Formats: sequence, C-alpha cells, structure tokens
Amino acid sequence: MPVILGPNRYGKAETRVVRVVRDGGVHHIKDINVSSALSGDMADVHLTGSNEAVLPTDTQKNTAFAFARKHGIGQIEDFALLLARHYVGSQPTIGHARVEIEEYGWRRIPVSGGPSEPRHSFVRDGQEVRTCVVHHDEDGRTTVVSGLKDLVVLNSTGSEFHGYIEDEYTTLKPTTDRILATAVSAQWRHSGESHDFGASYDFGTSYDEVRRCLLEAFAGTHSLSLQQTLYAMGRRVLDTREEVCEIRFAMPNKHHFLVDLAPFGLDNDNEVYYAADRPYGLIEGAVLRDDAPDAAFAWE
Ligand SMILES: O=c1[nH]c(=O)c2[nH]c(=O)[nH]c2[nH]1
Repeated sequence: MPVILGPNRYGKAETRVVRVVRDGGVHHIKDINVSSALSGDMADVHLTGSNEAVLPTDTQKNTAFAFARKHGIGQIEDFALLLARHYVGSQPTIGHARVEIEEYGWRRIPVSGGPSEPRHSFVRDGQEVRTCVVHHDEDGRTTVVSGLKDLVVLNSTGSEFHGYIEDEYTTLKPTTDRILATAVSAQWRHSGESHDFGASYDFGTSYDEVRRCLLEAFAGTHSLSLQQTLYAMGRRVLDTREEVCEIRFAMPNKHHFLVDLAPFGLDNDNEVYYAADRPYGLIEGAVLRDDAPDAAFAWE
C-alpha cells in the first residue's frame, strides 16, 4: 500500500524564559512560555533520516533565551514575530514558523510601612485558591482551619543559599544572589472554640490579613533559605493575628537557573533565567504558639 508523508512540523515546546530588568533598585520581570514549531522542506528528515534541513529544537530553545537577552521582551506578539521572522529568514529549509507565547502576569507585593514602591517582590496574578476544613462533632467540639494554595510569589533578589553540606554528590554552587520563587500552600488553625465561631467571627478579614502577613513577610525577609523564609512567614502571622495558633506550610522551591549565554557571545548578569518546573525542592513546616490548644481532629 503506497504511503506518503502528511503534514508535519517540529519544534521546542514550553521554553520557560524569565527576564529580570534592573532599573536601579527597582526590578521588572517578564515571565513567558515560548513554543516554536517549524515546517518546510522536511521530507528527507522523515524519509531518509538526513538531518540537513533540521534546525535542532535545542537551538530553538537557546534562541529564545539569547533573544531575551539581546532584544529584551516587550509585547509577546513582538517577541513572537522576532523569533518567527528569524527562523524563516535565516534558514532556507524553513518555510513556516509558528511561535506561541504565554505570558504570566506578576504584580508587585505592596508592603505597608515599607518603601512606597516595593522593588523586587512579586505575586503572580490570579492563581490562588482559598480553602477551609471544618470539623464539628456531637460533643460540640469544633475546629476551623483556613488556608490558601497556589499563591505564587517571587523575589528577584534578596535571596542567598550557601553553607550547606557538600558531599561527593553535591554539584550545587553556593550563591549570594538568586531568584527565590514558590507557590505557597498554607493552612492555619483558628484557636477559638465552638462558641467563638458565631456570626460575628470575621473569617473574611482574618483571611485577608493572614494573606497580607504572608506576602509582607515573604517580601520583607532577606532569605538565607526557603526554610528561613517559611519560618518568618509563619512567625509574622502568629505575631500579628491572635486568632491563629498554628500555621502549616508546603512550599515548592521553584528553581530559576541562570542561562549560560557565553556560547552566543552574550553575558548574563542575573538577567535571563530558565524557570524549571521539576524536580523541585519541597519545603514543609509548621509554626505554632507554644501554648496552642490541642489540635484535636483539626488536621485530619
Ligand atoms: O532554600 C533552599 N533550601 C534548600 O534546602 C535547598 N536545597 C537546594 O538544593 N536548594 C535549596 N534552597
């Protein structure tokens, strides 16, 4: 039965590029996900195994990083046009380029009482989920745990990590300036008893204020580890919100690796990062008052 090659394309999907622009002490970030798909004179690649027409997908990934450094990232449409024109314009075998870009929005974390313009701390737009778990039993015991998950935050400086154990498998380089990013999952236990949780108990304000404490402590802590930041966030909540007696965290360390652009003749002074999604460090911990009431079934 005769068989022919149908439509085809190839490329690098989901190159996660983060660019930090430093405007004095004020940082701006662009966080994008670039997918390129190229097509053209690719019959031989499929039929004979000749790769003469192929611009490797690895090169497409590198081009996204190098262009971020060289040209900056403005409007994603402009960046996509730049890449697409580059592929079609530079390679005779490539007749068509499809470049898809998603951009993730970040807002500055407002810090009350701090400098009017927070400079390098961001919260990702519109992701988080508010949660609660309530238990109530026939003996009239009630527990309330409030929480949030997927509150994605990032400090583009003010984070170090060094002084750790180095054994024969350690390759991580110590750093005094890195991006610290995490998706905060936190659950906090209200210390009240059943009769406290009446109509006048303001869970709305409590939630807003705990969230504010978490963001402010994240933004305001010069971090020597995500563990230290976790503790500072928990402590801020317990110092500020008397209705909360315990808070538990799970925080993935969303690694951002500096891209080596030297092979393309470009420097990279903490500007262009590769945002890796896995594997990730997972930092978990609880912070509680030493006289916190018994948790009963709150965490079940
Ligand atoms: O803040 C961090 N804590 C760690 O325990 C750790 N481990 C690691 O490789 N990087 C980091 N970063």
